[in-house]
Amino acid sequence: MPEVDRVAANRAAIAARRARADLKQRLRSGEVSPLRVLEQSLVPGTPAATLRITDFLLSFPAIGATKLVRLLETLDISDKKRLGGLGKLQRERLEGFVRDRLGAVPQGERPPLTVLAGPTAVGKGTVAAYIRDHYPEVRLSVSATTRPPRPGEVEGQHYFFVDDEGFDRMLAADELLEWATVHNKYRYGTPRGPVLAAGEANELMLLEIDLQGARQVRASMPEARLVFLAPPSWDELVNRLVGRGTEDEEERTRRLETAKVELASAEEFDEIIVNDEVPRAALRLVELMRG
Ligand SMILES: Nc1nc2c(ncn2[C@@H]2O[C@H](COP(=O)(O)OP(=O)(O)O)[C@@H](O)[C@H]2O)c(=O)[nH]1
Ligand SMILES: Nc1ncnc2c1ncn2[C@@H]1O[C@H](COP(=O)(O)OP(=O)(O)O)[C@@H](O)[C@H]1O
Repeated sequence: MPEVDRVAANRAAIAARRARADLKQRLRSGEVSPLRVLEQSLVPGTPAATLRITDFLLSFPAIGATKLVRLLETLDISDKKRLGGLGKLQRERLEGFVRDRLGAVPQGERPPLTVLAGPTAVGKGTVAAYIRDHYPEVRLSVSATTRPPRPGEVEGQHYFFVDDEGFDRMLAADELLEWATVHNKYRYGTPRGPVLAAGEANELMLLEIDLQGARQVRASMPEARLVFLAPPSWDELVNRLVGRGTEDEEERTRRLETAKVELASAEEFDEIIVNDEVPRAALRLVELMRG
């Protein structure tokens, strides 16, 4: 290729990349609707047509790397595809997915975030995990913690694992919406950015945090909905704590003392859900969130 043409081609490629980056940004900020982008992508050569399916899907606040893989499998679309290169059926499935998501989250009707709290071992983690696996429209906040990872826990999926200095830095930079020392041991906090982003995009956002954190959220975001997860009975709560087998006798006694105080705080919450069966409790919570 003559030098002049090569320079022109380079320039065009750079301009196209810029246009795509700009489109991604506008998608993420909600400035342009994903449906509009899909429509534009029918026109060959447009930034929308050359946008990667992965970038398109990742622009939805509730979709991260893990969900992306599952979603592409469901839609039967290769991660190499660009929007302009989708087959007819792929495009239909993708459009259906986008419409479902937009339909599931009508603008401005619900509180921007829901906090799930409750006593130790009531099943907060279990219900939150069930929601993560079964209700992809709900985005779960990933907390930062100074607790070391347990086997099988994934950085950025279960928690952001940081040391004490890292946590101090986040506090100094005002990056946490709330934080608390839980069970007198480790510090846990909710990164502010994703909560705000979800609010702006009107995504359903769930925070599974302790009671101290729930109170801080109430103070700083009075419009948040606070849900208390309650055990069917005191004996069942003790059974769950013992059955989980993650604490020794002394720690269990200490946690149960705290649990008594926490149960008494249920009335501070907007809603109480009894965690009798996990799928039922999860469904009730999601229905509340959907409004
Ligand atoms: N305040 C606050 N509490 C959190 C946060 N993330 C988790 N927690 C609470 O920390 C506690 C301990 O969680 P975890 O270390 O996963 O242990 P486990 O729940 O005892 O299995 C639970 O009560 C969580 O609700 C957070 O970002 N802020
Ligand atoms: N609805 C339920 N019925 C029976 N067992 C449950 C239920 N929900 C949770 N569990 C069990 O109770 C224990 C504590 O649950 P977990 O989610 O760790 O509690 P939390 O996060 O509130 O401390 C776990 O062993 C879990 O499998």
